[in-house]
Amino acid sequence: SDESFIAYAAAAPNLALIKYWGKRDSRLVLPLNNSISVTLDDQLMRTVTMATASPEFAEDFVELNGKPVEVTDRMRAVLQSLRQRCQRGQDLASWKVRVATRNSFPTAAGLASSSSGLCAFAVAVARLADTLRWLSTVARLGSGSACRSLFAGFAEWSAGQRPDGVDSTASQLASAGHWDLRVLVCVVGAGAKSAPSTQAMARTVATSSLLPARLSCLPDRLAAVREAVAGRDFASLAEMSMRDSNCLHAVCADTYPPVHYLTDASRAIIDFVHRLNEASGRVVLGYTADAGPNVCLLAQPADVHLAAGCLQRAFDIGQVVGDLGEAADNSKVPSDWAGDGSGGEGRLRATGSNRC
Ligand SMILES: Nc1ncnc2c1ncn2[C@@H]1O[C@H](COP(=O)(O)OP(=O)(O)OP(=O)(O)O)[C@@H](O)[C@H]1O
Ligand SMILES: C[C@@](O)(CCOP(=O)(O)OP(=O)(O)O)CC(=O)O
Repeated sequence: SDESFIAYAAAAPNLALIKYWGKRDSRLVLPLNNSISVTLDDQLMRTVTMATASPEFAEDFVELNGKPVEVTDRMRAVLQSLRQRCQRGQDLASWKVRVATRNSFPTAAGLASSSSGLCAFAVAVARLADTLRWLSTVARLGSGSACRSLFAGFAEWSAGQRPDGVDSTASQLASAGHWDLRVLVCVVGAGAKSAPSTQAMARTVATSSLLPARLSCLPDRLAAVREAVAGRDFASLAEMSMRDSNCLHAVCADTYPPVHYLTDASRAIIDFVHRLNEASGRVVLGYTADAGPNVCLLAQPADVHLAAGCLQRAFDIGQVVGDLGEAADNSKVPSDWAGDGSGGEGRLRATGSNRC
């Protein structure tokens, strides 16, 4: 009708290189530590969201990939926050909202659909409300990691110190064009994860005695990643990402009862990366794994072909999907580098190369 408003937004998922794990305030979604991520190329992985407000709607409604889904408490928190800030007048603030959203990649499969999904949700509704201020706050209410997807390229989300969270915002460290990096997504399992990150990280905060050790070493690691990004130092970025991923899964194991995200297949990929790097005499790949079994590999463009070929050989993968770039020189990798061939017997279902 003449009286409805429509707004659109798009966002891409982000991959945390230094992970957010643990909140200092659950209601406001304020983290215990800064985190740094790289946002994937939105031409390849993207959420597109349309939000409509109308006085004719009886209730808020969300459709994800063509099917109605529950309007979660987090989505309600985003809607409420934006209704309070609405710049288009009280009428619109009281109207119900319909959201139709679609992901161009598997949803809830450990590929960070919540980061792009809740980011696009927040931005679309913020556009409806004509208020683009405090977007970090609004996106973070949807899902903490979503606020980093507000930016292309590298982003850092500051933990902040204030109880009201106004200093807990995301900002861009470097644009997407600053550094051409690739991500190979090793899809180990696309099923539901063993423990949702929100609950699992709360349990870590409540029970892990290793978490304080993680938090105390993060300032140095964050500084190293900022420096690696600024100087395009791949070896350093990859090493910090691998260390931080290992550290995240160590505090998960120290959580009581423990949280297990990695499977034997995930660990086989991690070991593969170390073997490949050692055999190559340089850091060809880095890895990072979030709250699920999938492992994302970081590579420089010239190494993607080499890495994909080695992955195929080690894990007996039929097909590697995606843009692999030019064939690279494999001659520098000894032919027996894959060692015992303990590859994972085809449990790796697919990999794709993705520009950041
Ligand atoms: N486009 C979207 N719009 C709104 N919500 C979405 C969208 N895509 C995903 N979500 C929400 O995110 C949930 C998936 O998040 P979940 O953490 O379980 O999976 P994920 O994709 O593996 O993300 P992550 O890797 O960040 O943990 C979905 O069940 C849905 O509630
Ligand atoms: C392991 C992580 O992916 C955890 C992401 O946690 P979420 O952002 O999904 O958690 P909530 O704020 O409770 O919604 C690391 C990261 O993305 O930094």
